[in-house]
Parts: sequence; structure tokens; C-alpha cells
Amino acid sequence: MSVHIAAQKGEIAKTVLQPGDPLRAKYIVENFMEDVRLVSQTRNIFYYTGLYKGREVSVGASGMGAPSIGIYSYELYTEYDVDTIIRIGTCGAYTPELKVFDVLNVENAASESTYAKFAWGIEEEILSHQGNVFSVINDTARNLSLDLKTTNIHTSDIFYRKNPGTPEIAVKHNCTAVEMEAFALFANAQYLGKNAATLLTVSDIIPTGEFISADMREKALTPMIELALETAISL
Ligand SMILES: O=P(O)(O)O[C@H]1O[C@H](CO)[C@@H](O)[C@H]1O
Ligand SMILES: O=c1cc[nH]c(=O)[nH]1
Repeated sequence: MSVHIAAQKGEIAKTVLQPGDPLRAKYIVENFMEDVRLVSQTRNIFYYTGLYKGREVSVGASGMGAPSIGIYSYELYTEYDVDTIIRIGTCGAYTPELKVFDVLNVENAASESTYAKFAWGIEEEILSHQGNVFSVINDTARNLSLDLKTTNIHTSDIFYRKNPGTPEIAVKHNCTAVEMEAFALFANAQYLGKNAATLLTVSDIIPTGEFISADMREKALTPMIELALETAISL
């Protein structure tokens, strides 16, 4: 049991799929997995452990933003001996060349966040995925004939902003999309020597204002979910 997760030691699998949204976690275990146990519901952030194709996988939410995923991923890595976290999130595209429901595998996350610097003394403003899970995801997508794009993304603390233009840091690092957690996840994994990847489904096209509904953000992300689950059992 950790401060924010009620599961007992041993109740969380070595690989965790981590959406931002607790209801997306519930949707995944109810629709894709078997023999599922709810192992934590502290703060209504649900964690489940069950079987996918006979292999144990855990699924649980990060909440929104770097501070929240910073807490959950740190406790998973350090208190539950988790080896690999695959974030499965949604993102806004900075370019209309991306389309809603495109799936992205994040190579690097750039951020104005001070999380990495003040937590771990990591000074870089751009951090890479950690370990081999990024390349296992790419191989798995090829085997599934799934169109997967690898890209740099921007991890921002901001969802709503005055200026609709692409922020300077995103331009500087060729970030095609924005979300709110990958940078902190990669920072924790880098500091702790763990594995971390981030898969994102495009839910908004920022320049055109196109977006998908909250319900679809919970339920219409099947290609990304299947890719993450197939990767989890290939590690
Ligand atoms: O869909 P999730 O995983 O929550 O990810 C994105 O959606 C939330 C904002 O709507 C932020 O958490 C952002 O990173
Ligand atoms: O952080 C996010 C997530 C989805 N869409 C956005 O525009 N930003």
C-alpha cells in the first residue's frame, strides 16, 4: 500500500497501462481483459490487475498533468516494483497534417515544466522515452498492420490558453502534438532506471478546432488500447 494506491504489494503487474482517465481504465479492463480485480480505488483513481491473452497486466489512471502522473508513476515504480509503464493518452495536434484518431508513439517529450529539474536535477527541456518499450511498440504495430507515427510531442501544464499559436518550445523541438504527462513520466523512469513509453490518440486538431467528445475519449481508442496490450504481453 502506498500513499495514493491501496493495492497490496504483489497485486500490481510488472507492466502497467496508464491512461489519464480512470473511466478509460475501467473501459479497458471490462472490454479487453479477463479475471480482473479492482486493486485500488483511492481518490477514485482506479487500478485493476487482470489477464490479457493469459498474461497479467495492470491498468490504472495517472490523472491529469505532470504532478499527478509524477505521483502515480513514482509509487508504481518504487513501491510496486513495476518495470514498465505505457501511458495511453489523448493529445491535441498542432498540425492539420495529423487527423483525429491518428495514433502516435512518442520519441521525445519537450516541456517548460520544472518537474524534472526540481525532482531529480535533470536539466534538459526534452526527455526521451525510456528503455526498449518504444521499439517493441513499433514492432508490435508493424505486426498488427497498424499505422503508427513516431514523433516528438509537447508536454504542457496548459490546456486552455489565450494565444492559439504553437508555443515556442514545440516549434523548437518539432513537436507535432500536445498532451500533459509524458515529460514527467519519462523523468521518473530516467531517474529510476525504469521503462516508459507514451502512446497518444489524436483527439483535437488545434488549428481547425475539430475535436472528439468526452465519451469517445473514454471509449473510441481501440487501436491504441490493443497496441498497448499486445506490447505488454511481448515485453
Ligand atoms: O486523455 P488523457 O490520458 O487524460 O491525456 C490528455 O487529456 C487530458 C486533457 O484533456 C490530459 O491529461 C492530457 O494529457
Ligand atoms: O493536452 C491535451 C490533450 C488533448 N487535447 C489537447 O488539446 N491538449
